[in-house]
Amino acid sequence: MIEVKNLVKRYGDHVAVDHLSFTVEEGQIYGFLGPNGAGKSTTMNIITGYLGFNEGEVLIDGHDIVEEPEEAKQCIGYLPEMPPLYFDMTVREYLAFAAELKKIPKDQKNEQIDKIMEMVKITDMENRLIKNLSKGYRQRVGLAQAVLGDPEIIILDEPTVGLDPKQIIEIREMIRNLGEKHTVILSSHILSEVSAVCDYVMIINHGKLVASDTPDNLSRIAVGSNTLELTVKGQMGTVVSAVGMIPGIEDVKYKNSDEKDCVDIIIKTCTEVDIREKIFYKMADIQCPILKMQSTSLSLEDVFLELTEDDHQAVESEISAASDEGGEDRDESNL
Ligand SMILES: Nc1ncnc2c1ncn2[C@@H]1O[C@H](COP(=O)(O)OP(=O)(O)OP(=O)(O)O)[C@@H](O)[C@H]1O
Repeated sequence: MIEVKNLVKRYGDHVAVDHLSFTVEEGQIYGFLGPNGAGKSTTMNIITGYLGFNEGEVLIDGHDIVEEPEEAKQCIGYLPEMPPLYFDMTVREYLAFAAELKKIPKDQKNEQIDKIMEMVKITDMENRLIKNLSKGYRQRVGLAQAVLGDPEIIILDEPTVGLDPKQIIEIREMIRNLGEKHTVILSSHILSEVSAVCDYVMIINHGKLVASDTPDNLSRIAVGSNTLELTVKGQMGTVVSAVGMIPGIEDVKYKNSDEKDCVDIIIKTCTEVDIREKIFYKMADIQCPILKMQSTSLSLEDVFLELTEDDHQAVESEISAASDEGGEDRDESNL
């Protein structure tokens, strides 16, 4: 189990991790999702003991990463964004070297290496120099190094970056298999990746946690919000006061349309509320013809994009409101 409490990491004046708190429970696959520069690598480097921090606390299986680094690190296998490979070693030489660093007893070393090479399907390459391997195979060697010693927790930083689609599918399959016996945390800036592999998703932006839930619940939140896009012919003031009288609207934005004498309106409602007829009759009342009315649902992709835009605060509260409403369905055990 990993507990991160109020973690802060500054690089000079820049706050890369901003009071981040989360808990990772045993035996699940967690996705750490966020755009480039969100603070994913920094957080992973802190959890794995590679990087210090300014404030907060990190406990790995109850061991404080600062006070008891050896005990804490023993629980973790780490594949950083740039796997620490030695290009002039063969695959087996490198894994033997990694086994020594991890203090795996000599009599268990070869057996463990054989087993792990089989697991990540690199046995055929055991005598090949790492510099002569493809990127996909190098990533598997990095993965083997992380799994060596059978740590409880495996942390993978952007494990599929730079791989071709076939290699991505293979690595994802390996991660799913790892999840059967280990707690896995992987970072990614690709939404489809985390929703395909992870039991739980933590979305991070500007070093802060902006949402965390199962992919299903996040999708449900996404589906729980509807957007209506309208173009109405009429004066801004008349349209604004008429729309303001329609019940069931959660959020509304107006702007002058590119079309002459028209107003563009974006209205958000929750899914149970369908206000299209009400809008139709209200606009007819004030004699403002509707030139366009289009209904769209937010996808999980949209939720991610909105959450990771600079003005994500509004959506954040929207998400927590929606989550509270659907509280009975939520799996809180992982929060
Ligand atoms: N050594 C450093 N010195 C100064 N700033 C840094 C350093 N390392 C990271 N940063 C900054 O901290 C922020 C978080 O970076 P981090 O690498 O953790 O993000 P990330 O989410 O992993 O992104 P990426 O997917 O691009 O690696 C970024 O703004 C980055 O520029």
